[in-house]
Amino acid sequence: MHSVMEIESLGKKVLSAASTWLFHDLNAIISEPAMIGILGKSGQGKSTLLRILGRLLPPDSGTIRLNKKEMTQWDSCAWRMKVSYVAQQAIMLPGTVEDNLRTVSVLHQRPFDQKLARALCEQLHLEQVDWSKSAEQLSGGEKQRLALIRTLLLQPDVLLLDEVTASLDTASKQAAQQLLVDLHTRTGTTILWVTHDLEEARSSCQRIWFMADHQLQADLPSHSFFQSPPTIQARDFLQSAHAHAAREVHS
Ligand SMILES: Nc1ncnc2c1ncn2[C@@H]1O[C@H](COP(=O)(O)OP(=O)(O)OP(=O)(O)O)[C@@H](O)[C@H]1O
Repeated sequence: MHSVMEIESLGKKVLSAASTWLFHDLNAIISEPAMIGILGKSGQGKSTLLRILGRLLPPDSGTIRLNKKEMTQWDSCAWRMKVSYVAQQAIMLPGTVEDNLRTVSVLHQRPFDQKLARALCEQLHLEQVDWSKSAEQLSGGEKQRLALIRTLLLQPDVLLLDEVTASLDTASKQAAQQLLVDLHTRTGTTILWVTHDLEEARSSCQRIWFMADHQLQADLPSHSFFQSPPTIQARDFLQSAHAHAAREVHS
């Protein structure tokens, strides 16, 4: 059977108290390319999970297999080319917008695909941005989109997104969501997407992972999770998120 990624008994301890688990015994199989929304209250370890999957942090227990091969059997650079993480706070590399766009090809000694870079900039409404401008001068939302494009140019098999649309205005957010759904449909890129925007998860993702009580409490098709949240924590989480969204609308 084909398998994109298998996560087995994965655990991470809380830094400050080495005997306490942030999460433990996390098991999941991604047997075919998918878009998976990762939901849960703040502090459940969603970002930490993504960083472990992206090999930016070591787990304290368990294993991860990519294409049936254990993480430890992979060269870390080869892993990061296939499984790429886009952080919540976009980090710009020193230099211009173009320097940032070219990073991937420089790092991995590949030709720079200028046509693809231009097309991605256009899709994310960055076509007006001057590539010779210092990347540090971009707005927060522009930096976030540039960081996403930089990673997309790597064309990873698995894309790890950490609240990448949180700092975007509505139009840019919708453009990013559309681009990611199209990317998944066109190329079969698997996308693991941490978001606090339930509508984003519902409309873009086929599957939901819900983290609570130091565990992956649910791994369900998106419609099942939203229609029949499987645990008390999931019900409470959806209720409080809906109440928060309603307050935002009326404020
Ligand atoms: N390297 C690490 N090892 C263990 N715990 C960490 C590490 N880095 C951060 N933490 C802690 O893990 C906890 C969960 O953080 P994390 O950012 O993963 O949660 P989250 O579910 O993504 O939260 P949010 O939704 O607020 O972004 C925090 O208390 C954080 O201090």
